Formats: sequence, C-alpha cells, structure tokens
Amino acid sequence: MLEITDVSWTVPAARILDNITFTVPANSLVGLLGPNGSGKTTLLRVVAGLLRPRTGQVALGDATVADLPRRVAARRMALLAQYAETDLDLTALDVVLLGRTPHQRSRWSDTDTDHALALAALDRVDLGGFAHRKWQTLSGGERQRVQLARAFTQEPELLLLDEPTNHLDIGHQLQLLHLVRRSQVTTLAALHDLNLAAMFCDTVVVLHHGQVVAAGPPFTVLTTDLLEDVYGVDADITNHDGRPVITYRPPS
Ligand SMILES: Nc1ncnc2c1ncn2[C@@H]1O[C@H](COP(=O)(O)OP(=O)(O)OP(=O)(O)O)[C@@H](O)[C@H]1O
Repeated sequence: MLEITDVSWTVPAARILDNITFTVPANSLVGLLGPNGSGKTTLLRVVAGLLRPRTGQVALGDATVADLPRRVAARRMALLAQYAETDLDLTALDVVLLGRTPHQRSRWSDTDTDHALALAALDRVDLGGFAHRKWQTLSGGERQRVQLARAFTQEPELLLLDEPTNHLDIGHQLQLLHLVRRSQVTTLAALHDLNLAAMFCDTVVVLHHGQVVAAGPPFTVLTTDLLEDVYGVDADITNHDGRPVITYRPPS
C-alpha cells in the first residue's frame, strides 16, 4: 500500500502541492486526474523520491520513501515518466533490460533470467518482434510500450505512470491499461482521458491547483459539477455498467 500524508511541495514563488493526503491500496489502480499544471507530475516525482516533500510523508508499506536508499527505492518502484528519451545507441531489449539494473550486483551483468523476463515483457506489450530494433527507429507509441515493458521487467511493488497512454492509438491505450490492471501491481497513474480513467481505475483522485478536490470511485467523483468546476467543461454523464461515460459539449 502507498500512503501519502499531508504532502506539500513548494518553489520560492508558489505552493505547487498543498497538503495532499490519500492512499493507494495494495493491488489497486488509482487514477491521478486534474487539468494541466494541477500538480500530477510533481506528486509522482515526490512519491518516487525524486523530490523531497517540504512537509508530510510518503510511505510504501512500512517504509518512508524519503529514507529509502536510492537503490532500494529503484527496486521497489518503477516510474514511467512522461518524456522518456535517450540519445544512447540502445535496442528495445537494452532499454527493457534497464529495468533489471536495480536488482543486479554490477552493471551489465544481465542473466538468462533477466533476458527471459525482458523478452516476456516485450511480448506482453505486443512488441515481441522488436527486441533488436534500435530505440531511435521506434515510433512514439512503440517507445511508450517499450518503457512499460521496462517497468514490468523491474518487477516493482509500486508502478508510477505519468500519462502512460500518450502517443498510443485507442487499441493500445485500452491494452495498456488492461495490462496494468491485470498485473495487479499497486499503481498510481496520471491520466488525462477521463473516460479511460473511469473504465479502468478502482478509484480516482482529482487535483486542482495542487490540492485534492475529490477522491473516490469514478462514478462518485466524475460529476458534471466537478467537470465544470475543475476543467471548465460542459458534459453529459451516463451510466454504463456502473461506470460513468462522459460526452463533452463544445464550448459555447
Ligand atoms: N521547479 C519548478 N519551478 C517552478 N514551477 C514549477 C516547478 N515544477 C513544477 N512547477 C509548476 O507546478 C505546476 C504543476 O506542474 P506539474 O508538471 O506537476 O503539473 P501536471 O498536473 O503534471 O501538468 P500536465 O497535465 O500539464 O502535465 C505547474 O504550474 C508547473 O509550472
């Protein structure tokens, strides 16, 4: 379980995260929602231990993330960042194998098990034939799926996903979130597509100006009032098997 308690993060001119408190129960998929600039990426970076909270704390199981040695944190959490780029001359398999680095005693000591895990992860994201393709030749969507394969290969206790469906066509968006949910890895995912969040997330947390303004099951949280207040959009919401389906109206 991930527990975020009273977390704030500031820069000299502004309070970017303001007393954030919520939990991600073990094995669940929680969607982190909110408009551009609401604080989603910053919160994921605080949770990953890349930024130190100014107040409050983040606990993963019984450990406080800020106290975990970097290598231990890297073993327990995988962060799929929004813009994962590299200039290195790597193949897709090399990138996926990077997920094993925190488990290895020395760099470049991949075992047969590491290779088997990496190849299986590439299969899982529908890129079985891409192991030896150069990273630079992959499309945006293929790169995104290779990064997810890297995260799976890491076998983390917590998966942190920042806009994981960026660049993906609708089929692969659905497949990615289905894979994540089926993996049963405790996951916090920043998502912009509210209908996808409603379809796949157990609960959603909505940030606005760095504060949690709503949290709970998608049907409870995603109301027309919230969409208007937080996103400034006019929408109709219908119920499909207990999940909300949002139809947007063009701005008048
Ligand atoms: N180091 C920093 N210095 C100043 N402002 C920052 C810094 N880091 C983040 N911010 C600001 O904090 C706010 C939250 O940024 P963040 O990237 O967390 O938002 P987000 O919800 O992920 O947005 P998006 O949906 O556009 O990716 C933004 O207004 C951003 O400009």
